[in-house]
Amino acid sequence: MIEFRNFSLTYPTGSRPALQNIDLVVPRGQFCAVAGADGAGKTTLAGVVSGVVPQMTGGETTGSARVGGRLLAETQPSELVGEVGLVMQNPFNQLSGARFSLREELAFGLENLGVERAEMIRRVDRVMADLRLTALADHSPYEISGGQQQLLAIGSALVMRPAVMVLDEPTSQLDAVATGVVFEALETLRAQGVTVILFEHRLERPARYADRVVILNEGRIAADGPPTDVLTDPRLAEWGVAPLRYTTAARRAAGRGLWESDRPLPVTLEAAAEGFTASLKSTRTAGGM
Ligand SMILES: Nc1ncnc2c1ncn2[C@@H]1O[C@H](COP(=O)(O)OP(=O)(O)OP(=O)(O)O)[C@@H](O)[C@H]1O
Repeated sequence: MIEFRNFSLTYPTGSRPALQNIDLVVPRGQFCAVAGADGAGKTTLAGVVSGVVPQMTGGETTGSARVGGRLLAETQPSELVGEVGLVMQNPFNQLSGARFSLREELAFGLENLGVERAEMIRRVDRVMADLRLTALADHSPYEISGGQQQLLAIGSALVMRPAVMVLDEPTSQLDAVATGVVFEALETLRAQGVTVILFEHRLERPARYADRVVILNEGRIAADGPPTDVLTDPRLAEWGVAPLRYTTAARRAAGRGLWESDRPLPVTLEAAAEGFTASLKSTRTAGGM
């Protein structure tokens, strides 16, 4: 479980807190997406959960932040190995540089932990299958595409079986197919009881997969709730987050009486299609067609 209580953080060079009065509890097994404009505090929050901020950046904090009951202020990033897996935007920076094949790269962290060989092989094979990397097992991590490298970075975190996975815009460099593979893998993790906290500005997939969306605005939580509530909030653009195109289309249609007034605005393609079909049917009925 992740637990922030009235947590604020100011970087040494910061004129204002990068995070302010954050109250956030993410229970075990929840998939929570966090969105916000550039500079809203997403990377800072990801860094706090993974024990990197302020330990490696410096900064003053007030309030408390805990992961799995550990007070993060008293925890070093190395103590969180196995507890928190961190995946960042740029996959290239996450390669160990020490291994010749994908299989070896995935085993790297487990070797360092002294995991028994048979168990290591089992976990590596499983992660390669889940992320569709098996065919590349013997390739060099430096010869594969950026998308495949990001899947490898995600795999390197997954193989450690962390209780919490923190992902900072993990699909920003991936194509639609690789993005789909990542979100399916995240869904499998959630089903296994792993807590997933995903920092994203592209919200189509989180709208479908996340249990909850949190919006950060200038370091504060501006909204927190189910995707259907938060992503249809009319203040979304004020917080620097672009509404989904399905929501925008339905909102325009509603303004012209072409979306049923009691139907919630959609955040997925399916909900939009259903709503427009229903609206078309009722228009036809009303018109006697
Ligand atoms: N290491 C640092 N030292 C000082 N200030 C920082 C540092 N990292 C971030 N900041 C500042 O903290 C605030 C929040 O930045 P952060 O990177 O967390 O936002 P973000 O939502 O991740 O933005 P982006 O999407 O652009 O990465 C910004 O004002 C930023 O300039």
